[in-house]
Amino acid sequence: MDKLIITGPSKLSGSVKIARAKNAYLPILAAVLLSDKPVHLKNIPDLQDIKTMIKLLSNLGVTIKKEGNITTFDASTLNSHEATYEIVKTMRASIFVLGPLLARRKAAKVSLPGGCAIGTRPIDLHLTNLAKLGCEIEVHSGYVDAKVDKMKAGHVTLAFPSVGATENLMMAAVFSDGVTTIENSALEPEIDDLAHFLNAMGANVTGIGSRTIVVTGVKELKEATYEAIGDRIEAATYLMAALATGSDIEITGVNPRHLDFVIETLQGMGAKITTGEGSIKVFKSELKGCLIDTAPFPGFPTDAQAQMIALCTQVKGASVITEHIFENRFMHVPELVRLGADITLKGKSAFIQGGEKLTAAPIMCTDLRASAALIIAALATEGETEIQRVYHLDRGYENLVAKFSELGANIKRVAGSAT
Ligand SMILES: CC(=O)N[C@H]1[C@@H](OP(=O)(O)OP(=O)(O)OC[C@H]2O[C@@H](n3ccc(=O)[nH]c3=O)[C@H](O)[C@@H]2O)O[C@H](CO)[C@@H](O)[C@@H]1O
Ligand SMILES: C=C(OP(=O)(O)O)C(=O)O
Repeated sequence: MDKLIITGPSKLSGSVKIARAKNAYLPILAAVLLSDKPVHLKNIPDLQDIKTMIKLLSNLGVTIKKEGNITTFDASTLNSHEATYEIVKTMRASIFVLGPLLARRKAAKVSLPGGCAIGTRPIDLHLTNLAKLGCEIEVHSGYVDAKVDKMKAGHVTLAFPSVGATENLMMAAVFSDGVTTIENSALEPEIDDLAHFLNAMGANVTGIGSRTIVVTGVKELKEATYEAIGDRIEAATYLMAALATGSDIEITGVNPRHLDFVIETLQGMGAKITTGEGSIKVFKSELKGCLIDTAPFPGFPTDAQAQMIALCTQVKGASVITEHIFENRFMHVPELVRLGADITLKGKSAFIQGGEKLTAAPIMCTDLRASAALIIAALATEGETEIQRVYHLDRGYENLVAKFSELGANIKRVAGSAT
């Protein structure tokens, strides 16, 4: 398995261009299944999760062609409604195909995604609410086996604003026989992006950006071209890396409005940050500790919590970060402690006493954002830090080594042993 070797402390400078968002393109790729007309998607990021979703689409019969930065999907050749365990086990987002397959083929058999390193992650909200739209759903032998005669328009209220459930329901309702309202829907920018994409394909989604999404059923879709939003979590990662290393950098290719709460939180800690249209500039700053609670959008994103803890190890004083979304999302903490960070975990909270010098040591990635946190800490640490199991990073960070190298970090990826 490959490892990263980072020799710090690093000083970053220059500009980094953010990729299109993984969490926007994953549901958009699933939504391609809805249409029998070609869909052209621009600048799909080169990430493992995206490759997995494309493989899943291909297994379902979708014809895929790439020319330059445009990938064309033709789901008129769709010939299956089964997402097997072999694929789903490698990526939870495979569950996004459930809604579109039911809408298009009236049947779907999708392996249960199961839990993952960060939590149990049930899909009850997807299933109970699809049932309210008329789907008959059985769960057996590790599969969700679902069918529907006619997708009924209806009124559903999510008990929690789940991102994935909102997306699955929006896609499921595209051809329903009337007006479907999804109350307490999630507000994440990736939800808006999916809605805009569905509308570009000829669907009728309104209430975009509100807690009540309304999908009015349409008879058919049309050819569409679309490019997803920039990856706000990748941007947040570079923002925190710059602050942790006392660097000045510019981040482009992202809408700063999607990071309002993160930027305001960092500014509250003393960070000097300015925003332009599609860009963020961050400058070397003297920071103080913070009190953060992760929350659904527009709150502080759970996907940036690990990176924030890494930053807080570099900030003089105490910080408390509480994780409310996933029950097991602190696996980066023991690894940061191996570098000498002073962090205590109590229940859902991490208590960080920052400002102590970290010392290089071998450490291990456990999940995607935990990996990003370890990189931030290693960049700020004097000496050579070896980070193992970096394959987690390939799920969500395009060209990470090249991007940090261009910013001036001493970082390299080396082939490791098979363990
Ligand atoms: C591919 C993608 O976009 N992934 C993002 C998506 O994941 P995902 O869509 O899985 O996240 P959800 O918003 O659904 O999950 C939030 C919480 O609700 C719970 N829950 C969810 C569904 C359900 O049926 N029952 C239930 O109990 C989850 O276990 C979790 O505790 O949003 C998360 C929260 O912003 C992000 O961390 C992930 O990066
Ligand atoms: C948790 C994440 O992704 P997923 O929902 O695909 O596991 C993430 O992007 O941080």
